[in-house]
Amino acid sequence: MEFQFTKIQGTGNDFVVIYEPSRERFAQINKIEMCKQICPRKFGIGCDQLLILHPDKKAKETNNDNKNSNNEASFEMRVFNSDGSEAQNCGNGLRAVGLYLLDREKIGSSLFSIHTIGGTYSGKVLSKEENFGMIEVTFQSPVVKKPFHEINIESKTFSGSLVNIGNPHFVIFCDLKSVSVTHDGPLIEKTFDGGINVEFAQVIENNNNIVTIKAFVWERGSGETLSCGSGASSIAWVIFQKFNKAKLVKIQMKGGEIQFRKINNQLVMMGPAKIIFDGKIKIYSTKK
Ligand SMILES: N[C@@H](CCC[C@H](N)C(=O)O)C(=O)O
Repeated sequence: MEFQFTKIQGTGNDFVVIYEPSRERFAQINKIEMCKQICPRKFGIGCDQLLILHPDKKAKETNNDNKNSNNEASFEMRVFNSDGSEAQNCGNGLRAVGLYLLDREKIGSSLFSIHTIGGTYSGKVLSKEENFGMIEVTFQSPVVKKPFHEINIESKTFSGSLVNIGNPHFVIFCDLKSVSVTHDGPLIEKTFDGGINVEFAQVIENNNNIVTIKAFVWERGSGETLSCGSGASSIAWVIFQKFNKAKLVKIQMKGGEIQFRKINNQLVMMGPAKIIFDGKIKIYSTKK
């Protein structure tokens, strides 16, 4: 079965995006096999996550132009990690598909709305120049599930907050020099049933109500990535609870910076996305 795809990255977290109008067609595909063919960097196209976009079912049933009641073009995004596991959300992916939808003229204006398993998010493409854009996405209600969680592994103590922003995160505040993302990340992840995304974060500046954080990321199902949008959002949300004067939170990760504001208990993420190339791939296994 053949699919057109577009490779897109957001602060170095890279995606293969497939727009598939037919859910029935996509249902015939073995998702684990599909990820095995697409995600590996030496044996496939190479990406951290595979994102599948469908037109939103409900919006399509009520009108033809796919718009929801806020007049935003509405879509469904499914997120598959490189190991084939399905995730509930993807922050960088939301920005990436926003750019894609505008670039491919699947939305008339810059507004879009995306359903994921973890929730529905509204977004806006703030600016776009050729294949590059700045995109804003609003998270309605991130939840700090446990403000203080501590674990001990190999005589090291890791403490921080458990956050759910559609998908689960453990935000650990630490001295970044003391951690090894690829060693500590998977060990920490394994202490949670169903795994968790792990963010190692350090406040590097707190000035004039602007808090700047440096962070490293270990993603459930994909390993170390250069950036994680839902992870950065989780860190920002914890920071807004801790520093109630904070107006802007900047999260700097290996692949770039994402900025956050808190508006009426909503978290607004702003960051870049860039389209890299397009292609066509034949997926060989359709067995479920
Ligand atoms: N890179 C993503 C998160 C992708 C899913 C995550 N690994 C999970 O399993 O929950 C982001 O930008 O948020």
